[in-house]
Amino acid sequence: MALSFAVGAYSSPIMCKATSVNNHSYAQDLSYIRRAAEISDKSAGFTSPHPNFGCVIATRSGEVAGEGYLYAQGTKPAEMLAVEASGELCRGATAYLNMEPGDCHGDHTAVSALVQAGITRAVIGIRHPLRHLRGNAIRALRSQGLQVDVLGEDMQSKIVEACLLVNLPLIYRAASRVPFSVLKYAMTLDGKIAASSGHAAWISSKLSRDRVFELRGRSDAIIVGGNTVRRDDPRLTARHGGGHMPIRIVMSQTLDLPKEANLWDLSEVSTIVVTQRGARRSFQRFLASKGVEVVEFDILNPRDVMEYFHDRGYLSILWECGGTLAASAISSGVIHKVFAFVGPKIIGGKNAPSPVAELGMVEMSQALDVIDVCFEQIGPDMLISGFLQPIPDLTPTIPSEDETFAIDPTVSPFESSIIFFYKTWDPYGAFSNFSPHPIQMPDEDGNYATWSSVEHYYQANKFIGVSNPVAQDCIGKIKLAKSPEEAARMGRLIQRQHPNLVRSDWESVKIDVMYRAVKCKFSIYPHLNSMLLSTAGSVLVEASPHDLFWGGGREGEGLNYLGRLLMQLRSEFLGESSAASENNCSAV
Ligand SMILES: NC(=O)C1=CN([C@@H]2O[C@H](COP(=O)(O)OP(=O)(O)OC[C@H]3O[C@@H](n4cnc5c(N)ncnc54)[C@H](OP(=O)(O)O)[C@@H]3O)[C@@H](O)[C@H]2O)C=CC1
Ligand SMILES: Nc1c(N[C@@H]2O[C@H](COP(=O)(O)O)[C@@H](O)[C@H]2O)[nH]c(=O)[nH]c1=O
Repeated sequence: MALSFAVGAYSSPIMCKATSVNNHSYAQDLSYIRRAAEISDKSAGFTSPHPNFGCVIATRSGEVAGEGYLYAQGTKPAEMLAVEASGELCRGATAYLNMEPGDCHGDHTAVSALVQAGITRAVIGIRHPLRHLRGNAIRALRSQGLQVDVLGEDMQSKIVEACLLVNLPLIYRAASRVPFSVLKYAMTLDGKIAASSGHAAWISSKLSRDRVFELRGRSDAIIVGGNTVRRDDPRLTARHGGGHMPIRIVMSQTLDLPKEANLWDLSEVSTIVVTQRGARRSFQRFLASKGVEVVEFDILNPRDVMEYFHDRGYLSILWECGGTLAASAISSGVIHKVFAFVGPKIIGGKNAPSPVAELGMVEMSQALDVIDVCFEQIGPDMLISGFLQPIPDLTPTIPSEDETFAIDPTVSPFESSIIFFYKTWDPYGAFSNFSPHPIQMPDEDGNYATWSSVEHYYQANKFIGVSNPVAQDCIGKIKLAKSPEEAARMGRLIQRQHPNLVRSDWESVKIDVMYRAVKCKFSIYPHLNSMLLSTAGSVLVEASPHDLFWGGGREGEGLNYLGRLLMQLRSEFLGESSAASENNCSAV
């Protein structure tokens, strides 16, 4: 498949080709699907781990009535925003969606928005790549009488490619069960990523480095090896203004890392250090005192690390390491794409490092082919990009997690009587506090207020009742956070940086705060209530590998308080417990 589209995160803007059209409406379909793909890309990075969704509504006469795109996980679906923007013009109109909506909570929010607005036709770029979601929304729309045309089923068009490109991380991730991984490096014309001394600042131009900030902003995390930390003391932030800020990950076996490093400054974003089990415990304690999370692996290798971050819900990772770790990552088969910035400089030096160290190959016939190569000039530099692995074929359908476990039980550490939930797009993702279900909760004076999600309410509660006006300000800001992630980030950051703003009884009341919020959510949404009751007999575990209080941890070491609360509620709803406490909420 030739990848030469101007749309999407991972394409090159100089190779765009015109699409041939047969008649007006066909041309219109293509052009609006392309537009839906384009706008879906606007929030790249922010939607993760959800895919990018865009929706364009066009009237019968072919005018654009309104548009919308998913801003972040847990915010209003693109379809709902487009319907709101179009108003009455929705009646009899066509909705263009780059991808079939996920509708992962069984509440069909996107579908019902289109149906209720009076849309009569939906054109969809590609069906959802995940089997547990695939076809659901299309069936639901058709059952409501809409005509649904799926371009991805009907033709092999460039526009379908545009829809694929914009959600490449999801597609690769679903097929390979590791996050979509991009190796990026800057090298001189003679193939060096640093001088023999190790000095590397800078090979590529400022324009190219600005482009790197954009690439960072599209990624969930940036990863480097220990040596790059020692040598470069990088910041690894996305400094292009207002974009998504990826987590920083350091892979170090020895933990022989400096005590002073930009990556231990967490004021902008957090850092995770992955290491070998038992490595330098004293340094691990030092990192923990700085707030840096340390994760130990029995044997530190790129595949295990990527599988781990897959399980944590990461969609895409940018590798900005040197050649040593890059070679190890390529050998492990976890790198999907390469971005090589070539600066018109020659540095020489027989010991100067190159982008990829030893791969053990001895003949050119063994060389890895980079496919679907794009060339783009950026200022004085050339950016060459291409894929090390082809785009996964969506047919046959990428199996769901359950099916994968059934095919190969060794990939699942889970038992069948346990239901794990974590990310909102999982089959039981509605159990997550990030699920987009607003709740109404009473304040200290008994007045009800709407909170966009359980997470918003929970995070804001950390600061309730504190007399300091700054705490009141924090509550207001968290309430207005655009997504549950943002609310969580704000709440955790303020708690870490300003512990004096946290209510003194927080540790003793937080379970009750969560209980009331979750109880409200499962009381007012009947389909969530049914989903919870349908799990009777199963243990519920929040599969968060890092939250050892609310989640179950990586190896079951977590306390799983969220899972416990849900099981308690389930039992109360089933009438098995006489200890049901008062329902302190009202319908939204
Ligand atoms: N121009 C460019 O784009 C870039 C240039 N550079 C330059 O490259 C040089 C550093 O290159 P390099 O030494 O290759 O640095 P890397 O970033 O590849 O770091 C290598 C280190 O990664 C850690 N590591 C952990 N697990 C593995 C594994 N399974 N396989 C391999 N490494 C692992 C080890 O850290 P530990 O020793 O702590 O255990 C190892 O020493 C510097 O001069 C830097 O300036 C770096 C990045 C990009
Ligand atoms: N030298 C070099 C790069 N090096 C990469 O950038 C990191 C520094 O990032 P930061 O501290 O955020 O500016 C560094 O550790 C290495 O991973 N990148 C490039 O685009 N061009 C360059 O010429």
